[in-house]
Amino acid sequence: MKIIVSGGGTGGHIYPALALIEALKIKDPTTEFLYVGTEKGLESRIVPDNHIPFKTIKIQGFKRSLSMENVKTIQLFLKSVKDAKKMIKAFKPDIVIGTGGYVSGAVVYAAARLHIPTIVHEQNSVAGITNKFLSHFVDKVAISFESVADQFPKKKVVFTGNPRAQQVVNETKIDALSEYDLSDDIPTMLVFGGSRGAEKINQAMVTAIPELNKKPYQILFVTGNVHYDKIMDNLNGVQLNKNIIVKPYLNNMPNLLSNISVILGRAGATSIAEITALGLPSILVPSPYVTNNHQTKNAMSLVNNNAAKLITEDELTGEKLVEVVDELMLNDGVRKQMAGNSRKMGVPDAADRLIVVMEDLIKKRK
Ligand SMILES: CC(=O)N[C@H]1[C@@H](OP(=O)(O)OP(=O)(O)OC[C@H]2O[C@@H](n3ccc(=O)[nH]c3=O)[C@H](O)[C@@H]2O)O[C@H](CO)[C@@H](O)[C@@H]1O
Repeated sequence: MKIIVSGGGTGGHIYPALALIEALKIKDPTTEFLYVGTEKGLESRIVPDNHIPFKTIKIQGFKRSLSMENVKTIQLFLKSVKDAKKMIKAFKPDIVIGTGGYVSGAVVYAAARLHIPTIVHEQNSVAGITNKFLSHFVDKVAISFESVADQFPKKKVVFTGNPRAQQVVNETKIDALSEYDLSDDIPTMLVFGGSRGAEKINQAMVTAIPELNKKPYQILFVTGNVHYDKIMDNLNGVQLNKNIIVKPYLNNMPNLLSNISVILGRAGATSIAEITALGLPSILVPSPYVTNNHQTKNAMSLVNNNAAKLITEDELTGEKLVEVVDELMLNDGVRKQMAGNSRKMGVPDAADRLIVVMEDLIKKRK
């Protein structure tokens, strides 16, 4: 089988695509892949690092107001569809899958025009702009939250969950904490603000660290690559006890997550899929800067099931952070109950479900 996958911009669109590729490789090691992304997106680093053939096209997002930039965007879109068609004709895929982000708009649209079977995968509880556009042209729309179903053409929707969920669950458990000089017999909290880091969470952590230094639990604090130097400057002179480790980015998230007791972070859809697949309790600070406030909706699905605590960005201070973190980290019973609720919401076989949809589609076309 030959498959083109396209998705990019942020980790939330890239890691589900990589997880699907991994599951397909396990099923049939002869499967051939081409990943199409952009030079600027995180995918241009992450995909080649995972040894997957990678090609780029140029594309940019629409501005919300009418502007000359949008004229340029349309020109770029038409050009990128043309480039994508060339790549598709040369590679001859059996199917093309988009996992969101502008780049997948051009690639999946081009494939649909060439009558190749197409699927988009929607990770969020609110339809992304690209997937909404593509849903009119593709064969199937795979979703990860039931609540998003009515935002797409009804007949095309199929619930699969997010393939990254299956990847983190199937990862062999190793003691990934020792790599960070952390012990594996003390509860550990992982703090990260999505794939790019979150300034507000980072600031609250910096304020909270003198207090967190004294706690009987440990913390792996991931700032995001672009924020790391600034945070280390801000921490200049603040003593870090050995229970707190600060890192810019983690490349081994699937290994690490099964060693974690609580996650504090944003409410990006792929993070939520990981959290629920592993049955982890979480403290979520949704980003208010995303389309239609979709991270709050993502987060509320967990909060309403007592699987997560919510802190809004407005409420987030160092003091508030310590208060909520203590509630979970100092209380085994609360963690256990939330963990059970979280696990009930997970879809640990999401990649297999998506593969079935792909295989059916290919069979029907043949
Ligand atoms: C600001 C923005 O537009 N955010 C969107 C973006 O978030 P973002 O890209 O932050 O996506 P998610 O939180 O969904 O996923 C982050 C992914 O990065 C991984 N990771 C993170 C940090 C790290 O050091 N190492 C690492 O591997 C996580 O394990 C996870 O797999 O895509 C998501 C999925 O469409 C959306 O729900 C978010 O609203």
